[in-house]
Amino acid sequence: MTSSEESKAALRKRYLAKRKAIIEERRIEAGQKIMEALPPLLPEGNVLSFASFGSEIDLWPLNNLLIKEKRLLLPKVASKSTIQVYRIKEITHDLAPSDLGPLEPINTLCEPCFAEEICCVLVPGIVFDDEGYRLGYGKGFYDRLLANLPQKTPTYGIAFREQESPTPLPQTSRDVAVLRVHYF
Ligand SMILES: Nc1nc2c(c(=O)[nH]1)N(C=O)[C@@H](CNc1ccc(C(=O)N[C@@H](CCC(=O)O)C(=O)O)cc1)CN2
Ligand SMILES: Nc1ncnc2c1ncn2[C@@H]1O[C@H](COP(=O)(O)OP(=O)(O)OP(=O)(O)O)[C@@H](O)[C@H]1O
Repeated sequence: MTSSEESKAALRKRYLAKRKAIIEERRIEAGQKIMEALPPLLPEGNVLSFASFGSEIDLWPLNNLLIKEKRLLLPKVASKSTIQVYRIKEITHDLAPSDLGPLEPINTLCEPCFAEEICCVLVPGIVFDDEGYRLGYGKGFYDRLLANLPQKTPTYGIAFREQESPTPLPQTSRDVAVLRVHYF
């Protein structure tokens, strides 16, 4: 491991523990704030959201709203290193649990989506810094996805305020920052 990878691993562990320790009351408060503040901030068109799992901030109420508006896209791990994006038509039918944790689109039932059709991306993470750099689960899925989007596509980290790093995160040339992070 390089020294940057080593410190990333330690930060990931620390902030994952911090995220897991967030109490139910705070989770409910953050969930309410998301539904008040986030919808007006989203551009028109398809939104690549994420299927919150485990201790992640809960995007399910927002995902349900986006599906009613026929503009919900969700990611599926397609290989060791890549994510494929699909349009979701029905939450109850189109998703199945994945080996890594989150619910994922069933690829035989959902229509794949090209990068040009994505109008906005909501990005999960374990910790974010002031420049929009992030650490996820360490597989580089989002770095690759973000690097392949048209430059103009807005990308928003969505996180609890407990996930904000007071100091810059270690970076490599492959890390791609989000445009801004919305903390709740
Ligand atoms: N909701 C959500 N969907 C997502 C991601 C994410 O971070 N969140 N991903 C972002 O890249 C991709 C999936 N990548 C993942 C990579 C590793 C693990 C992982 O290490 N899971 C642990 C359990 C972790 C926990 O319970 O908190 C495991 O398998 O042991 C999970 C997802 C695509 N979809
Ligand atoms: N565009 C890329 N091309 C090839 N390898 C990459 C690319 N982006 C990241 N990687 C590699 O993927 C691995 C994990 O990257 P990193 O630690 O930044 O993941 P992460 O952002 O925490 O995870 P994720 O994006 O899955 O939530 C690293 O070895 C990194 O070099």
